[in-house]
Amino acid sequence: MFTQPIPTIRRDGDAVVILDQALLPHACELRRLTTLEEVATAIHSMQVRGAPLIGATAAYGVAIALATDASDARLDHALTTLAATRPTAVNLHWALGQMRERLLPLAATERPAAAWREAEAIHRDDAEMCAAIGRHGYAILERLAAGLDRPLRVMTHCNAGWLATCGAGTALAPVYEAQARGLAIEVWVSETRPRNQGLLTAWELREAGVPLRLIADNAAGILLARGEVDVVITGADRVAANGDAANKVGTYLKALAAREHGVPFYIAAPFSTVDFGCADGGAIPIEDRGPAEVCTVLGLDSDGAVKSLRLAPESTAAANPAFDVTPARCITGIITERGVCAPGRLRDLYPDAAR
Ligand SMILES: CSC[C@H]1O[C@H](OP(=O)(O)O)[C@H](O)[C@@H]1O
Repeated sequence: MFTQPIPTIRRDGDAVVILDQALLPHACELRRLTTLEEVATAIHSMQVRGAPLIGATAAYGVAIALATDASDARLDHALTTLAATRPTAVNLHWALGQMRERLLPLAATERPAAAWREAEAIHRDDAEMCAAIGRHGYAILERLAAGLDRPLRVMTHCNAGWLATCGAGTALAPVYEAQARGLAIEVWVSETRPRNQGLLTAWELREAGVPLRLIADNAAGILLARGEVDVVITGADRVAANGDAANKVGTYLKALAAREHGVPFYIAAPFSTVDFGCADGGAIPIEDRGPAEVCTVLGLDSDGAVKSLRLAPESTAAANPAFDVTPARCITGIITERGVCAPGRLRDLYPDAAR
């Protein structure tokens, strides 16, 4: 199974060590989180990001909180604090629900050890789901590449690679599987303003030796119109029961252009991203991250120091919805750990799912 070049998160005693993604790709730094508050801040500030990784990190946050006090009140405080960090990625709320279900029935004395076991199980299961998504997604890429005398050209948006998960990633898992199996592939990487998570994807792929070209988000349309894209694959933060999918802002525009030009558009997401409690995309909460991210950009100055630069004057009004919703009609299929289905057929893959 795929091994993360640097663990996105790992337990260290009663703490966790994360890779600080707010500095990547300009600097690669680890952070040791020892308190519930540090974990909550790491999720909210996007030092840790990516729907599945956010879920696993929140689970570890509960374990850290209970290490010193495993009372009902402490458990409730931890769950509430972590749930408030980011609204859109249902993985966060799913993981906290798993922790609540597992820990509430236990005596306080049993909770600390059980919390670490459950968080580690969520971590391990995510890595296995990523690997399965890679295998199922690879079958699609292999079919699309059949007969080509050139590399298959994949477009993706934001970062849904190993950095966003506990394993190989979701949207990029099929890409890594293709590379491992010798299928010629190249990736259009959309920069993904305003936080530019596409730079994380470019960093991942370059480190892995996968050919890529970084593009401005707005260049996706002409590439699709010119027939320079064979398939679009993105991750998701929440997939509603009818197959509508919330993902990083800008995904919807790519799906519209892909549909217009007959290019298949896939969402890759594990069960922890599916929310049968949401009937459709209209019920998915969309995070608003405030104007600062739109008006600034992180980069390196002439001395190679990581700096935040102001793009727009301080007084500039800005809107910053962090996600958008792609309607099921624009989605060719959803690649899950249980297989690939049409957007409205998720129940076929998860007949046993309660929520
Ligand atoms: C593996 S899906 C990751 C998903 O989460 C990202 O959001 P963020 O970077 O704000 O945490 C993005 O929507 C990705 O598609």
